[in-house]
Amino acid sequence: MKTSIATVSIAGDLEEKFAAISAAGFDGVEIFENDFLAFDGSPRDVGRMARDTGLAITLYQPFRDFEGLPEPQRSRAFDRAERKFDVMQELGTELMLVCSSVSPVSLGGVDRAAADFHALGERAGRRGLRVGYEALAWGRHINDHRDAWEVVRRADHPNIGLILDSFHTLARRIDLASIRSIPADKIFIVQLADAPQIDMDLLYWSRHFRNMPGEGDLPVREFMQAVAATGYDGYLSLEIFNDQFRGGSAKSISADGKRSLIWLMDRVRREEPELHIDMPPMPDRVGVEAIEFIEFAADDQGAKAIAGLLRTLGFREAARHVSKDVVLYRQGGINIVVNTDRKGFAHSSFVVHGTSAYAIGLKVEDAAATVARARALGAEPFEQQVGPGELTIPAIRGVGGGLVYFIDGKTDLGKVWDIEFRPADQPERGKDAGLTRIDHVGQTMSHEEMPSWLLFYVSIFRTAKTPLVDVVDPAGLVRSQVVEGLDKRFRLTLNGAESHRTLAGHFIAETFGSGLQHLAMATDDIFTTAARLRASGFEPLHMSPNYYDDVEARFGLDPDLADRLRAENILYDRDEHGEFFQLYAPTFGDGFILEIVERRGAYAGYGAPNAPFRIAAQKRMMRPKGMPRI
Ligand SMILES: O=C(O)c1ccc(O)c(O)c1
Ligand SMILES: [Mg+2]
Repeated sequence: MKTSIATVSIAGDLEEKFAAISAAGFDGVEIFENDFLAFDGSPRDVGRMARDTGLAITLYQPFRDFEGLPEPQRSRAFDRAERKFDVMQELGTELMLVCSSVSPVSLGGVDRAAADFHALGERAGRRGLRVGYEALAWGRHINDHRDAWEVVRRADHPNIGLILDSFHTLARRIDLASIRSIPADKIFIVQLADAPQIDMDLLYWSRHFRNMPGEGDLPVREFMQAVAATGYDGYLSLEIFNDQFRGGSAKSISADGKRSLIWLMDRVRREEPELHIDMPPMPDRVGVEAIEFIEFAADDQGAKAIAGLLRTLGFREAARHVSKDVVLYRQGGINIVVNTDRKGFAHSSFVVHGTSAYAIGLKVEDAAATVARARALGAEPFEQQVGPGELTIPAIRGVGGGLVYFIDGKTDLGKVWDIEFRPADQPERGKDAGLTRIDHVGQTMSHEEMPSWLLFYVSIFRTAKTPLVDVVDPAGLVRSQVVEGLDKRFRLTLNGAESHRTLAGHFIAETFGSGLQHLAMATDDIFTTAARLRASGFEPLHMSPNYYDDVEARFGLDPDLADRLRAENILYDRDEHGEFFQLYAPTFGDGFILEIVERRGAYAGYGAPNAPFRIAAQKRMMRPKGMPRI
């Protein structure tokens, strides 16, 4: 697999872009004209710089408004092309991208355009150059790859070929079967981009909202399957116009790009096993069977506070680590680990972030395969020294520099609680509140980080994502996206804060970074759980009476049920599959959220309609009386 990315996709000047692109392991780079024009150096300098970083220049682009022009514009366009050919030869690239004309003076007609390309092919051929024609989705006469292909076919010149760009084809929902019959040697390069499904003007959507394959909602894999079926094995070149990426870290956006291409081609090769795709083998996406544990790093004071909260929620101390200052609290299938050890990664994490949930443990089908796959996708493996008799639990770095540990039922890893922990001498007689398992966790990050972590989860694990939803916090918007295992045993929400004044933004600021902010635990009977919690002194988050009046009216609830919800501060939602009940604890520490949920039927959501009201309630509770509003 030969990979490339357009300079327009990332931040920096050309030198910075090349360094980041090369570090991410790309083979080539598309020079976007404006990046070249803005650069203070000759085309030869740029060519040398690219080669010095080990990058081939895959093409020069875009050459606009070429085909179908009347005179005198037509002659001018050919003169312009010759000037750009000069630049290309100095740069050391042989391919020019011509995008379909948007010029109001251009004339339609496939034969006219084909004749222009034939003439351009003659000129390019004399210099050993090639020209690729790309249909922009908003092109004036040509805006469909099928028409661009017809122009290229009729141009009938060896130096003229087609450029496919997944965005333009998928944005217009063009039948992908039409790609399969294009001869591979006439596809000069393939550009790839995904995008969130947003109904808007095509040009605006394309220039501002593209993202990496796998980060958006377009069927890029199906597009790529059709391309692969032609036998095309040239460069796969990312061309991502995205405002956030342009302002982000060139290094991490480039690394995401490489990850997205590996993910994409791994998927394509599994869908089309008869095709040869030149890429090292890697394990398939791994299924997550459960969120096995959450681990907090804390000092003694933090640990005491967590223990107090967990006891009111019906947890009991179940075991202690054989050698470290680590305590396991358990209820049903929920394991919460509190680590106050003064050594190792947990302690470093505590020093940086304060008391926080720095690690999450996933029970997967195969822990070793998970790490192998994660590595193949460029994730950072994590290892630290273990004591005698302890297990080396495979792990990778996750959101906010935290850890994701993997255990499985295939190996001793599944017995970690028996091997590394000793049961508490006198088991506490905590009052079990009926909590059964972790329903989901929520990780909070800045909005810009979201695509990156989304790609992390969907590329490594057998998961799917649901569309992005906007959650209104009284101080700004939080974007929320769900990642779920296909069998729903793994549920995760990614929450992207745009303002530090939101509850999510406050959490990021106070814990010095992104991380796990939200833990939702399941019960089979929320009213029994609520009653038991009340008996053990638990005080739920208080919801406004206005909320209950609305819920009752909106869903036409039985007044008895509405009264019970009101009395217990339980939130309610319903979808076509079932019902959802939520009970929140007051926020903990710097905004850590504990929630208890009951799903009835096959309710598929997360109570998003309730989010603005519980966030407002949480903020009221966090603000000491007399403090100014934030
Ligand atoms: O937005 C544009 O103009 C533009 C230019 C060149 C491309 O390859 C493309 O996909 C879009
Ligand atoms: Mg393009």
